Amino acid sequence: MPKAVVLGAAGGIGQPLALLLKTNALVTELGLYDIVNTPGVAADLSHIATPAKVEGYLPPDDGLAKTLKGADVVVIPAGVPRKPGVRACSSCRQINAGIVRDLATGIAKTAPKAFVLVISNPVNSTVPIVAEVFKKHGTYDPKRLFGVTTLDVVRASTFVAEVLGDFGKAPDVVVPVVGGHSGVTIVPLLSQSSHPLPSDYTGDKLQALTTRVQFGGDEVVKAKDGAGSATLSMAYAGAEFAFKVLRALRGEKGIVAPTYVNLDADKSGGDALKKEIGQDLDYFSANVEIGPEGVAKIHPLGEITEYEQGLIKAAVPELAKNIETGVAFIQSSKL
Ligand SMILES: NC(=O)c1ccc[n+]([C@@H]2O[C@H](COP(=O)([O-])OP(=O)(O)OC[C@H]3O[C@@H](n4cnc5c(N)ncnc54)[C@H](O)[C@@H]3O)[C@@H](O)[C@H]2O)c1
Ligand SMILES: O=C(O)C[C@H](O)C(=O)O
Repeated sequence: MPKAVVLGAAGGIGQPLALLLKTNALVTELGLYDIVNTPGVAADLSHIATPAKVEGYLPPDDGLAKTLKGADVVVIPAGVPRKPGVRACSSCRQINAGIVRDLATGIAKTAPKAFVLVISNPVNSTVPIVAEVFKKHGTYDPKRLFGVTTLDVVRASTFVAEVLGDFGKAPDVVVPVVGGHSGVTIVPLLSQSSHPLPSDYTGDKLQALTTRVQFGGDEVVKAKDGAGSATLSMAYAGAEFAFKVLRALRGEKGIVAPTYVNLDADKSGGDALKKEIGQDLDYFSANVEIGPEGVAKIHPLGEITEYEQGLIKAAVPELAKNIETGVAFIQSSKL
């Protein structure tokens, strides 16, 4: 009987994500929290004839605690999106860091056992932020904390299907995307695509496709022209990942998805991965098997090409910096 919660539920991602969660019969309760509009969003969704009972709260009268009470899965898309022409928005970063820190504090107090799925950017730093808050509250379980990188995976499937000239294949194309969730830290392992690329996809063509996956967010930010970043595709991706987590929670076996996790969540898998990437990073996105207790196994990268090894090499120092930024933010925060 899982209760799912969305924090930031009135936003561009939050609303369609809440809609998709409401349509999933696995969800029996849906809690919605935002600093604006959640009672309206909840009332609207509550008329849909699916099992989930919906409630929406605002900050007054302990709204966050009321929303989180009894939560099994908490998804966090709260925060400020990027504007056009901005690759890494430093003011958004600061604002989002504070928002995520405060929401994580609420989760540590009210739903310390919940699975937490972080969408708020920059994911490479916001996941360590949540972990550090949980550590301060003595509630940290690395197996239960996930950075949502599914949009990169969804984009890779779509773009590969486009290259193959067959959009009908898009739902079946599986491309592992590893590393992190921003620019060069996003590493699509196109050599492992379930549907091989045409043989002329080497050199510039391969590089252009890789760059398109890495900077897919820019296409949307530019097209929206000031109205924000990806929301609908992100809601789809967030729901896809949340549904996998819900299925794992009810005991379904063999649920594997790329997600950004603490490599200590599965010590032996994590250590093997660190050897593959040649660096003692704390967080990395890899194919992860999810079970009823959370992270069950971190899978190795497996066989990758020299080109992909170069991409990993470029991702690692950037990831290390992003992780350090997140950790330092909490170390300098008064909690
Ligand atoms: N992980 C990914 O792949 C991915 C993809 C797209 C966007 N994002 C990120 O998701 C975040 C949200 O994007 P969006 O387009 O939905 O933005 P948005 O501005 O449309 O919505 C954000 C919502 O968060 C709410 N909010 C702000 N402070 C809050 C707080 N303290 N508590 C609860 N809610 C709060 C706002 O009121 C708003 O409703 C951004 O950080 C964006 O960069 C991540
Ligand atoms: O690019 C962004 O700012 C939003 C998001 O991370 C995306 O990948 O679309």
